[in-house]
Amino acid sequence: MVKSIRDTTILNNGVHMPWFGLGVYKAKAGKEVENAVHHAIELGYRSIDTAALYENEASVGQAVRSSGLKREEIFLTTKVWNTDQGFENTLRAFETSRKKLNVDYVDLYLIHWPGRDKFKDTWRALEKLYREKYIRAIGVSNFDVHHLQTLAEDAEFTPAVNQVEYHPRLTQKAVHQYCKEQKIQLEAWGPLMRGRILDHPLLVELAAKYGKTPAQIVLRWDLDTEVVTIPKSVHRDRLEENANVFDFTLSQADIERIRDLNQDERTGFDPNEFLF
Ligand SMILES: NC(=O)C1=CN([C@@H]2O[C@H](COP(=O)(O)OP(=O)(O)OC[C@H]3O[C@@H](n4cnc5c(N)ncnc54)[C@H](OP(=O)(O)O)[C@@H]3O)[C@@H](O)[C@H]2O)C=CC1
Ligand SMILES: O=C(O)C(=O)[C@@H](O)[C@H](O)C(=O)CO
Repeated sequence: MVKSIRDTTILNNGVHMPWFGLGVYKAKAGKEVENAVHHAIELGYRSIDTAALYENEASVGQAVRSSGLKREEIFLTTKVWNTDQGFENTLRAFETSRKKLNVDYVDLYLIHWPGRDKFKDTWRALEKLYREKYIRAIGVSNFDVHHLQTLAEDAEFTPAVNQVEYHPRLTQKAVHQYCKEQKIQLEAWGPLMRGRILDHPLLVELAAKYGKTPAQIVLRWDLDTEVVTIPKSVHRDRLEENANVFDFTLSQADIERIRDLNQDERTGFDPNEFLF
């Protein structure tokens, strides 16, 4: 059982990654994201998920530096965006992200989307940066089983993490199973289904049963199914609510009831259709 906000999963290269963190997609650069990161750190969060796409890396870096935490006390993830895929482009994109974050190294660097045919070259760039110790762990995002299999054909390192859309309406059975077998840590994006599932009667029922909120039930379900979770909020009360999931656990029967809500329903792109 994951017992504390500081608990970590040990990735396939031995790096510790917090089970719980803050996502900052759509958190505006400047005060909005800086305040969210400050509140989160005060509340005990130790992992932040950003991306070049989100255009807030500089503010995230600034907020972490001014929080007073030592660099090694925070786990920073960022991602290479689709238009920067390819070997040389990725090396350049990483350097841009690293400078914006104003850090010597990034904890986790992900290929944001697989796309059509550049992800192998992109992966070679991540492997180089990993070997050179600019990145502590390298991974992917939105990869289906077939993408992972194709990547494995000539990769030196197995991805440490696959970050995919994951919530009760999209339980990713095949990807989850494959990642378990390959020791790839699954990470949930959109864990709250971007707010669209919190009034579901089952979640409301379970919230009453456990004395929690529907958001807390869903986030606990992530942890109880061994999936790293990074809910986004820019509001202190919600940041606190979302993090308050370490004093209970769901029964196996309730875990299965939530899993049964699956309808393979996405809020974002289908990686097999989002081609570039
Ligand atoms: N790799 C990828 O392709 C993707 C990665 N991500 C990452 O995953 C993170 C999380 O996913 P995201 O898409 O943001 O969606 P989430 O499922 O985390 O939902 C975020 C939305 O829910 C609201 N919210 C947060 N907490 C609560 C609460 N307790 N009660 C009610 N509403 C709440 C937020 O609003 P408010 O801020 O106003 O509180 C926001 O509108 C992203 O921020 C990003 O870091 C996301 C999408 C794709
Ligand atoms: O937030 C991200 O990291 C994304 O890649 C997505 O939000 C994606 O671009 C999308 O779903 C846009 O609607």
